[in-house]
Amino acid sequence: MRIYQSEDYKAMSRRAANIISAQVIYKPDCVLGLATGGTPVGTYKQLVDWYKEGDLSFAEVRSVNLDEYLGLSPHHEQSYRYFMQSNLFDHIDIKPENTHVLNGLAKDPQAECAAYNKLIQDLGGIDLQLLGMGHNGHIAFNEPGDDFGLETHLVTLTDRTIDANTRFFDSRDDVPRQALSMGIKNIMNARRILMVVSGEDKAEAVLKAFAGPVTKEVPASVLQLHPDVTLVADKAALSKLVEAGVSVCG
Ligand SMILES: O=P(O)(O)OC[C@H]1O[C@](O)(CO)[C@@H](O)[C@@H]1O
Repeated sequence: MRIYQSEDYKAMSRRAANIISAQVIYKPDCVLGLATGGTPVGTYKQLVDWYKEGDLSFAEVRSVNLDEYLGLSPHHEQSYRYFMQSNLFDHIDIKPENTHVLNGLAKDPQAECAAYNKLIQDLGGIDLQLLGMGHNGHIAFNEPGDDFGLETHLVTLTDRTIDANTRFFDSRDDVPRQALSMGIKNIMNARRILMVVSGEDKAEAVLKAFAGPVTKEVPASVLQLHPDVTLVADKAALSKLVEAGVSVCG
């Protein structure tokens, strides 16, 4: 595992974008696993800037997103499809048909999940999976206690995740209670993993995930078993890990 410490959120975003852009330059038709949440927004902004400057093209890239709220239409402002369009896809040359986000309105969620697993397989697997991390160590919507062997599945969100995501909605009641999410198995099958984390409030989760025991109670801790993980984080998020004596690259 490589751990890169960046001075602040902007530097973290630039470094993460650099790793994604290197992947796209190396393999123009790569499959990118993409994430939502507040943390990757700066990374996407940097990628858009480089695209606009003519340094990068996504013309052949295929993408699969980690998760989607159940019950939200792709046009709902808090759906993850909407997030991806407004933060990335609408501003770059990726082909719309090459972008894949789970359908939150699927009539048969189980069938949607099974089809998504097949889609990932048919694409040849994920070359680089971008991840954020929740305060309880969740990745995508894999919550503490979820089985590491799960593939894409229907999830009931924990109270803590609903609380954390309330900031994006008018009220807590508006936050969907369920979501469709890639499972830990899909994530662990990615050839490379890039996690971005920012802020003091995530320092404890980073410590547990990367210096604690591998346990289902901290879903991100499973990444310790993956052969190619890069963690890019700012100083605040790494503070407890560094205090614990784990060495990081500058
Ligand atoms: O980057 P944020 O907004 O802190 O979110 C962290 C995690 O929470 C989620 O948004 C889900 O609640 C994940 O998609 C994300 O990785």
